[in-house]
Amino acid sequence: MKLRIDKAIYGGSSLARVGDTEAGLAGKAVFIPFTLPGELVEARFAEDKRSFIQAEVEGVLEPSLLRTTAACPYFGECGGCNYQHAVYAHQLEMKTSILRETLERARLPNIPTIYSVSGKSWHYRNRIRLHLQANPFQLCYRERRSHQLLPIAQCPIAAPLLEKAITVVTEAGASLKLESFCEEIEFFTASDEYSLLLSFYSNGSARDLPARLRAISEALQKHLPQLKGTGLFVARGRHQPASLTANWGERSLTYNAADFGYQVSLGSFFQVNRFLVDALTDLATLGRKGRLAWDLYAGVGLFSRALTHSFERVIAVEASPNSAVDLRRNLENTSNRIIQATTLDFLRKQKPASAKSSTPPDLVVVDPPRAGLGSAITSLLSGIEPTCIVYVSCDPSTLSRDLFALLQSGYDLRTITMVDMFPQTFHLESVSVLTRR
Ligand SMILES: C[S@@+](CC[C@H](N)C(=O)[O-])C[C@H]1O[C@@H](n2cnc3c(N)ncnc32)[C@H](O)[C@@H]1O
Repeated sequence: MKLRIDKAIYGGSSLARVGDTEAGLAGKAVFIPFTLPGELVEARFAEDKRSFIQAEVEGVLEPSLLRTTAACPYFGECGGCNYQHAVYAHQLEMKTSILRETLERARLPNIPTIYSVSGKSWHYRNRIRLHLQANPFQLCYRERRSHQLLPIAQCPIAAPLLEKAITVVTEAGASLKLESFCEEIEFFTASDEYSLLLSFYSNGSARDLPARLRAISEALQKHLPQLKGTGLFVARGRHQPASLTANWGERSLTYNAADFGYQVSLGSFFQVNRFLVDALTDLATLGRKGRLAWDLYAGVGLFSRALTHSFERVIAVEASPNSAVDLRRNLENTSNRIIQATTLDFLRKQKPASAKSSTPPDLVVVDPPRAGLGSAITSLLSGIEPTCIVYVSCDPSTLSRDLFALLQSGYDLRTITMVDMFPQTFHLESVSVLTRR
């Protein structure tokens, strides 16, 4: 069926509408990946869902001028990238318009102009996680919309050192019997590519794991001198989180960003785009000053550390024990407080602005996982009445929901910036600044 593409939508697909000639389906929404706004395409319906049809493109009859050739041989099959067929400037336009529409759909009033910040669009990832497959031994991502494994020999959105590590591990994997040791490997490099950490994820069924970890690590280091440390994470039960059970070499690396050398350990969170860490930190922290700042999903302290320069006191809250260890080290020698707790537990213990002895913070930075803040946190936060809230988000839907709640309870949305932390993919990061009315 021929379809004219209307616009890009969140998730990597574009939206079209079934034409009048299709009885019973006319006007129904069609989601089609690997197409661009304005294009005329020949499409095949893959699945008729209740509110939309999922389709696959069979041919592009009238290509967009903004279409380009994908750089990666796995593009289309691999579940990782969605936008390699669009020139990079168009990727940015699509993402900012998706963000704007998501905010409009949530009925947010007075949405400011959305600007975008971007860096290099290839070789930006400092962290990748791959599955293992035996006979022949290969490293794999997952196929698009499937649990099937897709063997890969390169990943052009990964830092060159990580691509080198893919080659080394692929060549050595069979002789090291890696597939009997673990199911997945995560590679993490510092931005300068001088050091590399590997995390092996296992279900714990193999024997002599610490001894094998050492032998494997030493063998790999011969071909990868940047390898500074490895860790073995074992999940004891199906739904248990994997925990670090053995390590070799160094447990952490020093990540230079935002004028500081951050300690980032095996298992700790760090922003994945090595070209945009400074810009993201500046957007969240630069030009803000005062007496007290809270950083409520602090990770290893990327924003907290920067805030210590312009606030008398910073309180950093982080739930993960791994990241909290690094957070303590990265805020050492400062008069600030680190709290290992969930944001909700922390906020429940704070006094609302209406309490006599309350001292509301001048700034609260929130950078939650995809699920966002949710109503309990937005309501506690509004009751505390910080002067300014900076919301760093990796999901436009949960962001819109939370911003709506905050705007309803006395805040104005001053600026919103799309930061393209994930070029070639549909993922989009944003930084919103709210001030109290
Ligand atoms: C998107 S990361 C941001 C980290 C940090 N702001 C940065 O830029 O590096 C979210 C962080 O929140 C932590 N986290 C997840 N759920 C949490 C919760 N309920 N309360 C506090 N921290 C949480 C995660 O461990 C992770 O370090």
